[in-house]
Amino acid sequence: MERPGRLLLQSELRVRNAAYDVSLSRSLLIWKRRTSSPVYHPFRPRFCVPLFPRRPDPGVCHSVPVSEIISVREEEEENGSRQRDDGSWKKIREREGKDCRQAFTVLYVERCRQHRWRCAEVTFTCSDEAVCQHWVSSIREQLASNTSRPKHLLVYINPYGGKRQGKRIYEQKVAPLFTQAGISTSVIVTEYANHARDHLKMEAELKKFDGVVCVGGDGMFSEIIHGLIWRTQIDCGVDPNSTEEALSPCSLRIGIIPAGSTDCICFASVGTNDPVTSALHIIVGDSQPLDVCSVHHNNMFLRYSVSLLGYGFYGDVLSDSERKRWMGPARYDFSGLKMFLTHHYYEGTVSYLPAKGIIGTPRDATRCRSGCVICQHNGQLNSERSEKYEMDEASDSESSGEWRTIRGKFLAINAASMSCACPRSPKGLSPAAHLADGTTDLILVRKCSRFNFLRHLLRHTSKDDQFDLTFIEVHRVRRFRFMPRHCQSDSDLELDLHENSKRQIFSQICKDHPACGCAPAYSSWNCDGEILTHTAIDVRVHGQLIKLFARGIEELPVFEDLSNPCAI
Ligand SMILES: CCCCCCCCCCCCC/C=C/[C@@H](O)[C@H](CO)NC(=O)CCCCCCCCCCCCCCC
Ligand SMILES: Nc1ncnc2c1ncn2[C@@H]1O[C@H](COP(=O)(O)OP(=O)(O)OP(=O)(O)O)[C@@H](O)[C@H]1O
Ligand SMILES: [Ca+2]
Repeated sequence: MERPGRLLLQSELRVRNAAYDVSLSRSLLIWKRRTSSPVYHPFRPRFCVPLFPRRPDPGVCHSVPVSEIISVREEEEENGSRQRDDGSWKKIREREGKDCRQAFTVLYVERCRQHRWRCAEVTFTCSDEAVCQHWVSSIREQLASNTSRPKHLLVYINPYGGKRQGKRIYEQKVAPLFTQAGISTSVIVTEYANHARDHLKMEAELKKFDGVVCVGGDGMFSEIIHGLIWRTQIDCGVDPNSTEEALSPCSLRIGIIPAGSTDCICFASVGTNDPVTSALHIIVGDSQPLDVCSVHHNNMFLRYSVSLLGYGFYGDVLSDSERKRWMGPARYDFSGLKMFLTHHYYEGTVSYLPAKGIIGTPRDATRCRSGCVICQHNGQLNSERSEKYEMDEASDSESSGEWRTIRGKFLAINAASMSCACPRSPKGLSPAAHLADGTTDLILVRKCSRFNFLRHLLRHTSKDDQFDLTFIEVHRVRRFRFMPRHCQSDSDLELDLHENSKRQIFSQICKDHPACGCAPAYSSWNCDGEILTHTAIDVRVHGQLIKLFARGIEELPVFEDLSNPCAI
């Protein structure tokens, strides 16, 4: 609960021709109407920041955490009217009355519906120029003392992601906010796939920046983390391809301006896919750690994943949809329906190391939210574990008996390191998964009827528990392996040669009859929207390896009166 603390400044100022008591402490800026006693609004959030109105309601007491002030702007006087820093004219003097000589405008974060943030502003006028100057410099001092705010950012824009709006979104919605907040940027519009990754790996002068901004979708984000993680390991003398070495966490935070097709990493860490909200989280310097899975095949590094690693259904949807990129985001629905009707299942063996000593299970009703205590607790546990890393590796081995193995026929094998919430499924593939707890939720969908699979899929969009079905298992793990049946042993291989040739003939015949039930032997892995080149994989979670400019999804406002600083 935030209290105003020791006051740094207190004055009587005017807001839209009404007198206000305005105070500034290290934590809060409060403005309270003078003429009438303060009206307490029971339906306002904690800091009594107005919920929806764009302009401050002059009848109410307002407060804004200093950490959520974007900037302060002096209004310059010229010929009896005032001019903003941006050059637009504003007749403040006439409106505010003749006594008013000086004015300044505070831009701050305002919360709107569905976790969206907006930039609101309030203009204060003072009768004394020195008072005005004092206010502006005091607020600027407070903002400057906040070391978590970025000053220089490296921005990568994918002009071809999603609906191809990345450049326009950045230029129109994001860049003006960065300018207002005094953030300088170095912008690179990518010219080819992996441009951003390779630039980060080899060229970018990372020391010059306080963070990296990714304008694009999950695929573009994946490029950024591949570049950044690789570069961090090289700079720290860690072998980035090693299966056994503990990876060094990346110090630069990454901001995501959503401009892709799914944008699940943004949605699951902010609660909405809105470029302005993301830009504001970057400006205020939020920080949200994130788990990263490394994927290896026969000790060879393949890729990292932060959201979904999916074999079977989601792998097939992705493979099919890649050929339909021209359809834009709708390609996933088209391929989703097609793969649902095709109804392929795949045989294989899944082995996993259950996450021990942690709090939380995939069937919990609690959700990972801003300041999540489960992520804090389990994150701490993970860092203690990695300190005695050598011992852990020994206990990770099969001989320790901790590994569990499941053989079977699966429609889908999914590992969700975060909820994977997105507009298609607002609660996600694993609603209780955590952003930074050092684990991934392994969801096994065993072979079942189309009707049952549809029940499972439909529950991603309703309140019902998608895991409460006999053919679904879910385990919270910190490492897992998958081996498709056809890779298992020499004797299996002999059998497969025979079976595969039979299947290939069938798959030729049945290409146009997807519902006939003859399944291919292999699916492929969907790794955060990229197809993996191998099916037998070894996956390990690296707790909190990267950090986002985000704070996790905020709880909806609690209507509490004692925490209302205006009531004090
Ligand atoms: C009947 C409605 C059921 C709706 C069920 C919706 C479940 C959707 C779950 C979405 C999970 C997204 C996980 C995120 C993965 C990202 O790392 C990745 C990269 O962006 N995106 C995809 O792979 C993109 C994956 C997109 C998958 C879309 C699947 C759509 C399934 C549609 C099934 C239709 C059956 C209709 C039967 C009448
Ligand atoms: N200039 C470019 N030309 C072609 N491809 C690019 C370019 N820049 C990046 N890419 C690639 O485009 C792919 C898709 O980009 P992005 O993730 O931004 O959009 P999306 O696939 O529509 O959205 P999502 O990943 O959220 O489903 C990424 O894999 C990225 O490597
Ligand atoms: Ca996790």
